[in-house]
Amino acid sequence: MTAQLIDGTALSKQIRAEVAQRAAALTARGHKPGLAVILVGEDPASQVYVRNKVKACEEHGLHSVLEKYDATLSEADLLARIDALNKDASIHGILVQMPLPKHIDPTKVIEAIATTKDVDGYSVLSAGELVANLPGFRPCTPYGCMKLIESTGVSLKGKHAVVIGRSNTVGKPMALLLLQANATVTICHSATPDLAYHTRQADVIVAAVGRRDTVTAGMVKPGAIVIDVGMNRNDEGKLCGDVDFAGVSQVASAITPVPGGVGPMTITMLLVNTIESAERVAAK
Ligand SMILES: Nc1nc(=O)c2c([nH]1)NC[C@@H]1CN(c3ccc(C(=O)N[C@@H](CCC(=O)O)C(=O)O)cc3)C=[N+]21
Repeated sequence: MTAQLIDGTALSKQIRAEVAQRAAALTARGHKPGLAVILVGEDPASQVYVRNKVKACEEHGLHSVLEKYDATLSEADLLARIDALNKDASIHGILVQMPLPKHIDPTKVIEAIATTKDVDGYSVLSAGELVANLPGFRPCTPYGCMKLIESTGVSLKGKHAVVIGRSNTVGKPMALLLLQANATVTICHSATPDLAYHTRQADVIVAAVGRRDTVTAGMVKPGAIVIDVGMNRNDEGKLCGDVDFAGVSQVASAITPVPGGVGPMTITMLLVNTIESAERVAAK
């Protein structure tokens, strides 16, 4: 391995120490930051993620509420719970874990969350704020990816960034954040005929596809920075990203691992957004 490892766990630790300080300062002023996490159904992966989110709150001085509901919960009942949390002054952030059961419309649910508490940054208004360069909550995964890139000390100004994937939660907001940082941005996706043609020109690659070995060594320009958002299982059932880590780390200058890269940063930026939300309330 020749590439520098971009350690998301270590960077998370640094940022979370600042989060804890800001949480303590808010609490001393009578504004203890609070996050509500709602989980509907028994998806095992979702159970792990929400538990990690609640644990991260507890460890850093944030108040957290975990509400778990049976998969049969009606859409109307979920919307009523969100309405109550919107009015609850002890709650500064509301996260409804995705995916939701089929009978619940995720758009309706996301749009029911007060914009001031949309710490996932998933709402149409938050997306618009990002497009318009207005202050607002940035989606946690791309926001975390930006922090990981920043941690390398390399400026994005004038660099060519290639984002693979165009989801509303990762690919699209990622491209906008890179653009805001003055990169030249290309978005590739499932209908891109020659992915390697694009990635070979990239100074920065962000892979957010959900398919392992999407990015291999021959697709990477020597010295590129590679950020791996993928969460897949290999043949041995082990967690792996979208990037062939062993191969690409021989070519790249810096690379994030899976696990221990983007994942921990997603949770860290959720804490940051929740603190930010509480600070806005405290400043009123
Ligand atoms: N409303 C909503 N907001 C989300 O932010 C959201 C969501 N729904 N649904 C699912 C995805 C996925 N997600 C992850 C967060 C942390 C890790 C994470 O910490 N991963 C660890 C490994 C964990 C493990 O071992 O399984 C790591 O990469 O090191 C992974 C995935 C948030 N999501």
